[in-house]
Amino acid sequence: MIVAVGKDEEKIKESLEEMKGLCKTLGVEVVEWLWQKRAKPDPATYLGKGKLQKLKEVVEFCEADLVVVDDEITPVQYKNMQSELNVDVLDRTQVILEIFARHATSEEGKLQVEMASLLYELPRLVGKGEELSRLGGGIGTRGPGEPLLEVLRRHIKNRIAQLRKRLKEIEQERNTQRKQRLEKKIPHVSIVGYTNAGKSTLLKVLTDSDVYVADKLFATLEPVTRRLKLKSGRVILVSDTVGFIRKLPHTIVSAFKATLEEIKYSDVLIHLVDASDPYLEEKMKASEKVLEEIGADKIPRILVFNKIDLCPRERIETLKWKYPEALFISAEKRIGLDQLLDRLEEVISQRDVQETLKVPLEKIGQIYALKDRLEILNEDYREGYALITLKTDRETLEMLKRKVAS
Ligand SMILES: Nc1nc2c(ncn2[C@@H]2O[C@H](COP(=O)(O)OP(=O)(O)OP(=O)(O)O)[C@@H](O)[C@H]2O)c(=O)[nH]1
Ligand SMILES: [Mg+2]
Repeated sequence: MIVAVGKDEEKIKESLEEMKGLCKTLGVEVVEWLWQKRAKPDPATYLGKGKLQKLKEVVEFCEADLVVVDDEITPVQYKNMQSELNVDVLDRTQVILEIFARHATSEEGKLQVEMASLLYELPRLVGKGEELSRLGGGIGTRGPGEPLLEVLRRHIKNRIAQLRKRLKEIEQERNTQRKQRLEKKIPHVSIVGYTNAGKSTLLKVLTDSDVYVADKLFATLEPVTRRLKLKSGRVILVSDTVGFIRKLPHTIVSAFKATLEEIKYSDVLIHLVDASDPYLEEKMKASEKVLEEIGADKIPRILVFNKIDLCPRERIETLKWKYPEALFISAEKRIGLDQLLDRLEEVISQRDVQETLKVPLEKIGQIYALKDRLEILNEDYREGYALITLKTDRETLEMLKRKVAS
């Protein structure tokens, strides 16, 4: 059973569709769903009283054993719904957290998920404290339940502090790696976009490597980076990223900050969009918003529509008309990858400068040692020296000039 409340019917339906996908990812079978058109959820029961009764009937009729709310609900709403319906209740944040928990494999991923869960739990302990107090039959200002709540709260806070410290250490390790990468000046491209757009598939086919792909939401929690050699011989790094989603719970954004922020250090972004998705515009906006939030909205971006093998021709024509700068590919069927590689090369080389260097023959090796980072356009050998025309980024050029200067 899924329930939702909102003003705009279209939006609710769209979001419900997505929640069905999230439930499927968790292996939960959705038997029925229901929504209520109202300006705001009821503060006590989320749905209005009448609708909640209706929900109860449907739950009983369908013998549902779980109700999923497509929103983050308050502890009070949670408690009231649960006791009224007599079945388990999960909200949107918990569903996403559960998916994250199942998909995390690395130490960092697991710690981030634990952190997000604790951040979610902490403000919700209050409601539980009241329960504990009442159970203890406490009267006055300090019920017998209260100290227990304090113990629990302190415990959670300590654990959060521990997690924060360890995550900071991991981040520092990553900073060192990133610094090395920046020093080596290897261009870094990140594939970003809504969950299930095909980001991992694209990384896999571009780099001919083994990357986890699945028809699930949030299949990727730990970004993978692979080397890719472009046609000119230049080597770049390509990263897969955690998928974006609407209403990404705040606790998750904060716990996954480090992972998301990696995107900020890319030279180019590939914004991948599932062209066959009826709600792609909403999802593009949601991705846009996350990019802004993490400060990655100024990075040069290539808009790429994926899964064109699933689209009728008219749909692609409409998209082409609407987004004339976009590229159209099918990662799975390997359609359009050449154009994407060309565009990547183009965007990366836009940062490049072209120059002809006079290089003494005994120093030619210096140039070839760096061939991963530059493109040689022309070589003209003369007596004792060569005129080499090359294209590379400014820093590499400066370094080369120093090296070959006699
Ligand atoms: N038909 C078709 N399916 C595709 C294409 N590209 C990817 N898929 C499928 O789409 C699903 C999601 O692909 P992933 O590569 O895991 O997507 P993702 O963007 O990495 O997803 P998350 O990691 O969950 O954010 C898989 O079932 C893929 O096989 C394509 O070009 N055509
Ligand atoms: Mg993925």
